[in-house]
Amino acid sequence: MAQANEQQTQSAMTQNQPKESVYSVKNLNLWYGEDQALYDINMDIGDKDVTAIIGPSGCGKSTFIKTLNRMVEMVPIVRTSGEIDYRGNNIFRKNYSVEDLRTKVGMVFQNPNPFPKSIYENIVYGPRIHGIKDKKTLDAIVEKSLKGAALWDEVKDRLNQNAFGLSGGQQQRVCIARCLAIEPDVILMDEPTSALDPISTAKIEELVQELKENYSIIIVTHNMQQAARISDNTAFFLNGELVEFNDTNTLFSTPADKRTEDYITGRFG
Ligand SMILES: Nc1ncnc2c1ncn2[C@@H]1O[C@H](COP(=O)(O)OP(=O)(O)OP(=O)(O)O)[C@@H](O)[C@H]1O
Repeated sequence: MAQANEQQTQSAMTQNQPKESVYSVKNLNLWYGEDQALYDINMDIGDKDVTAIIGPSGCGKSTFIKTLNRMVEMVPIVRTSGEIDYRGNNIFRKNYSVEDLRTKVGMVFQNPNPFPKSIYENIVYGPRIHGIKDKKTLDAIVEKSLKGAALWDEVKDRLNQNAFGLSGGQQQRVCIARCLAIEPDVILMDEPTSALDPISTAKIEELVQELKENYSIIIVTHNMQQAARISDNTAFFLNGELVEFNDTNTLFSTPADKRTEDYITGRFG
């Protein structure tokens, strides 16, 4: 009995503990040259959550997600202010290793973009760069990553074939497997299903649900039904501002801001 009470207390304590954040975004502003694209974004992104970013075209969704791995800085005219703490460290800090950040934070893009190489070579590309040479280790990484991306059974007998020979949905899962091969902590997905048919889309959505056991996932989507189906939390962006960020059920059932309500009910966008 005493043990049962102790377990109950333990469980209540766990439930009441605030969830750890993988990212804490503080007063983030971003400009492309003279044009401001993000305005004073503040947001804590939960560890092992699926976080959806929604909003109309041009509202800053891609810009925001690409800021989380500092990929946005590939555009030379970009300037930022504010802070993004990843696991407690400001990624804009002087001497912060962008290389390490990108090892921890993988990215999957809108259009599947495998390398023009075999399926096997696509997956081992990252691990090889990190110095792994042993064939058995690489074989194991390929199997684990393809299983993680729910693709192993479909391709295990043709690992040496060019990835371009796969369907669009399979190519996207190769890209996800390539991302898993470097054992990331976070996976950023920028409209990963917008170029895919409904069956491939459903497979990726199912996969996201499985991946969240082990990874924090931040996904940009135009598709509100998709955000509602797969995410724990949703952020609504409009004109570069974060209008509302809440758990997905609340945001879609009782939005706090009129602009969110107008968007999710299809009044604009
Ligand atoms: N490389 C760039 N140079 C200059 N301005 C840019 C660049 N990329 C994006 N922008 C501008 O930043 C703003 C936000 O664009 P962004 O692509 O982040 O929006 P989005 O919400 O992802 O749009 P979409 O849903 O259409 O992909 C837009 O005004 C866009 O024109």
